[in-house]
Amino acid sequence: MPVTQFEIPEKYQYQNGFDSYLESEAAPGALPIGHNSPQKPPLGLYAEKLSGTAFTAPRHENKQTWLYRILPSCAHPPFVAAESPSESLVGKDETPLEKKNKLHYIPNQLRWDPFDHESGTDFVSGLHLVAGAGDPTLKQGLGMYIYAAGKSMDQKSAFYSADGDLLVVPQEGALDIKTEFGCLLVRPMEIAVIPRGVKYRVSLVDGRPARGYALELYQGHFVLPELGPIGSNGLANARDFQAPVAAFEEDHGSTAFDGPNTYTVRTKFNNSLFETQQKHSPFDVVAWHGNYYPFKYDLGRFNTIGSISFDHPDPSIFTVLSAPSDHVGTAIADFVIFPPRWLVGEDTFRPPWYHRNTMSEFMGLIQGGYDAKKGGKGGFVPGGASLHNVMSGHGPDMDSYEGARNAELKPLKVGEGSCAFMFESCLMVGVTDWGLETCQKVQGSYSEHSWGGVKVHWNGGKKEEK
Ligand SMILES: O=C(O)Cc1cc(O)ccc1O
Ligand SMILES: [Fe+2]
Repeated sequence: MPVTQFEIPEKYQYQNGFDSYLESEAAPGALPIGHNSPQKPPLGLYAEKLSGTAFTAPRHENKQTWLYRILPSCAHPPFVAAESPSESLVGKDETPLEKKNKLHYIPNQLRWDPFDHESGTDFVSGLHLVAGAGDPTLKQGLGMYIYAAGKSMDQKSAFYSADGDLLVVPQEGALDIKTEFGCLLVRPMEIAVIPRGVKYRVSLVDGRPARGYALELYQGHFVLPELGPIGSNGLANARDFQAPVAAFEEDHGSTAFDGPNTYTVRTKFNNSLFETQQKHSPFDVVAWHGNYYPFKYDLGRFNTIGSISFDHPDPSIFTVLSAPSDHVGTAIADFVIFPPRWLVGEDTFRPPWYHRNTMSEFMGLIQGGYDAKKGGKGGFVPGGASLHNVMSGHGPDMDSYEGARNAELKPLKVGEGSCAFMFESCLMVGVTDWGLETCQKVQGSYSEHSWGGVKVHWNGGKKEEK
C-alpha cells in the first residue's frame, strides 16, 4: 500500500461519487417518486430546494438539491449580529467591518510557525481568516483560514456560511461533521467540502482538540482537474469522493408560537457572524436528492503521478480539486497535495526549482516534512504555513538546494509519512491583521533563514568538460 487509507467506522455510511446525482432517504418512502414538489410531500414532510447555482445555469454546471424536512428552514426569528463574533474571523469585535476585512498586500515571502491550539473555541469561533482575495458580496475570490477548536459546537447549534463553499483540511484532531445531509467523519489526511448554505455542526472526536486549514471559495464550485493525456483515470478518482446518507434529528420543539427557542443557528455573511434561535432542529432532513451536497475525500487514495525520465514537473500534476475562473486553465483556487512519492529523475534537480509565479501560493503541512524546506524550530513544520504571493521569488532553502545538488540520483521515496499542500490562486492574496499581527506566528527571518546564505556556484564562464 503506497499510502495509508482510512477505515470507515460503522457509524458512518457514505455514497460514492464526485458531482453525481445522488439520493438518500432515512425513512422509507420519504422521497417523492417522479415529483419534486407534490401537493403533500410523503410522510408529512416539507419540500425545500437548496440551490448552489442560478436556476438557469447550464446543465453541466447546475447544482441543486431537494430536501424533504420536518420543518422549513425559514421558520426562525430574524438573525442579529452575533454578540461576540469571535475576535477570530477577521479581527476584534469592536473593529468596523471595513477594518476587519482589510487585507494587506505584501510582496515578501511569509511563513508562519504552527498556529496555536485554542481551548475555549469551537469550529466557528476558532475560524481565523488569514488571507484572501476578492469579496464575498460580489461572489468573487477566496478566503484562506486557520481553525483551532478546543471544544465541540453546542449540540443544539448549527452553522452555515453564505459566503462560499468551504474546503476543510484537518491537520490535528478528527472532525465529526453533522450536516443537514447526514454525517461525515473527517480526519487529518482527509478533506471535506461543505457547500455554501449547508448547515452543519462540528464535534471533536474523543475530545481531542482540532486544528487545521480551510479555504472558502466565494465563487463557483470545486471540480476535478482535467486529466488531458493522463487519460481517464488518475489523481483523485471520482468514485473515491464520499457523500453522507440522510440522517435526521426528530426535535421540532414546541409548536406554541411563544415556545422556547432552543437551537442556535449562526451564519457567516460577508465575513461577519449573525445568529438566531429557533425551536426546531436544523438537522431535520429526512431525505434528499440532488447534486449539491457536502462530501469528503481520503487523501491516501490520491493516485500520484510524476516524471519517470527527467526534470521536475509542474505541481499541477498533484491537483486534487480545482475551482476554475472564467478563463480556461486558470484557477481561483487549486488544492494541491505533496504526498509520499518516488523520485527517479535522471540528471535532475529533484526538489522544486526556484521560481516566481503569476499565481499565489499558500502552503500548509499536514504531517511530516517538505522536501524543499527544513523542518524544526523556525522551519516549515506541521500546523504552520507559508505564502508566496504573485511573483514573490522562492524555492528550496539553501541546505535543501545544496543537498539535492550533490545527492546521488538513485530512485528515492520522498515524503514518507508526510503531506504538504498548497492553495494556489490566480489572485493576488492579501493578509489580514490576524494573520500578520494577532496570531503572532509570522517568522521574522524566513527569507534570511532560507536564502540568506545561498552560494555562488558560477564558475566564471569556463567551459565544462562532459
Ligand atoms: O513552492 C513550492 O514549494 C510549491 C511548488 C512545488 C513544486 O514542486 C513546484 C512548484 C511549486 O511552486
Ligand atoms: Fe512555489
